[in-house]
Amino acid sequence: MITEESKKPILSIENLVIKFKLHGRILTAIRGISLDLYKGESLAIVGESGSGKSVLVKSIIGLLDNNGYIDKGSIYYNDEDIATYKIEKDWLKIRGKEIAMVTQDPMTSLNPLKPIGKQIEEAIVLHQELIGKEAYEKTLQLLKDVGIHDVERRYKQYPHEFSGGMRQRIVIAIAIACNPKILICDEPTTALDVTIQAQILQLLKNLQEKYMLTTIFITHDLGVVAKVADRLAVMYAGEVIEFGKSDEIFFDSKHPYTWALLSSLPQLGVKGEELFSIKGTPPNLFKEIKGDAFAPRNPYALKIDYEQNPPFFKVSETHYAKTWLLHPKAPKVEPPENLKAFFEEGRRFANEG
Ligand SMILES: Nc1ncnc2c1ncn2[C@@H]1O[C@H](COP(=O)(O)OP(=O)(O)OP(=O)(O)O)[C@@H](O)[C@H]1O
Repeated sequence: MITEESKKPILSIENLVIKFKLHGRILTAIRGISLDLYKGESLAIVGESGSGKSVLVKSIIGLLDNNGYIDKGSIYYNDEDIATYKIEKDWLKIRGKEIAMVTQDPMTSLNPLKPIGKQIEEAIVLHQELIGKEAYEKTLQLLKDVGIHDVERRYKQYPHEFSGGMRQRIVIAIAIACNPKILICDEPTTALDVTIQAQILQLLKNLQEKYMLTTIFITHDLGVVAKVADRLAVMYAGEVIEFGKSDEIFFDSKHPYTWALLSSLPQLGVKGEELFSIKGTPPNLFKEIKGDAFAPRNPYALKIDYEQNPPFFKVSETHYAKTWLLHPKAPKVEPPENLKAFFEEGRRFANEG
């Protein structure tokens, strides 16, 4: 939840450019992103596969692959530019302690040979300076907080004795045990079935309030974040192309790429009506991109889209979109019909609520 006193960004990304060296060639994965994260908020970063979501969040905790590097820009955390960190020792001040990450595959973060209680307790001993009975009690409390019952028995069990959803809860408990300020959730529910997904999202929302966490969700599925995110940033080909409060993106988005993403939501799959689908493929990030990267796939592309990358245009104090369609001289364009109905219904619901 964003409160008045939390208007100052806790994390500020400025003009970030991230590149990878691959077989003697350079791939630009992040192409000049600026993004603020506010204390206590839940920000979702959405975009299709390859848009750069994972690379962006990995750069925040110093987990870029070895062939990747920050070419330009800054990442301010506590008034320090962490993008300048070069050695692992620097990142260890931040990773886990200040900024923790939960990934989609809990098995990779859990030790299969150790009881789960011990794994959580180790994180507590390391980060909260508790020992013995206190650390044990705190572990049991955390297990309860993440919705695990019969905690004394569960403490002694191994990861394979838990279901996928329960393992994800354990991974979340380990992340919280370090008392982080920011929790990054990288597709935390993708591997789970729909009911369990909803439960994990609800759990993350509850924990966010209880532990006063600031959260970043990354996902390719807009439907997943609808209920948990205060704000949304939409990524395409290494750029953020639209951001705003959840309602602004869901019911008043301006970028044709956001329209396309929304149109793929099952709620919009009106029978007999063809969905507004995104034809074509994303651009080759090894090559320099001229103009708006989405232009070749954009049914509303203007001539200028092929020549100049658009700036952000302001829609409201909190909502910005990077599309020439918002230029005062651009022709007026309406969202696809099925979306228009969805937008109207959403706004009516918001007004009534
Ligand atoms: N180690 C690497 N070497 C070369 N290219 C990389 C490397 N890691 C990522 N990339 C490239 O960077 C781009 C962004 O990848 P990223 O994994 O951030 O996308 P994503 O939006 O998170 O996708 P997904 O939803 O599939 O995880 C892609 O083109 C990807 O191929």
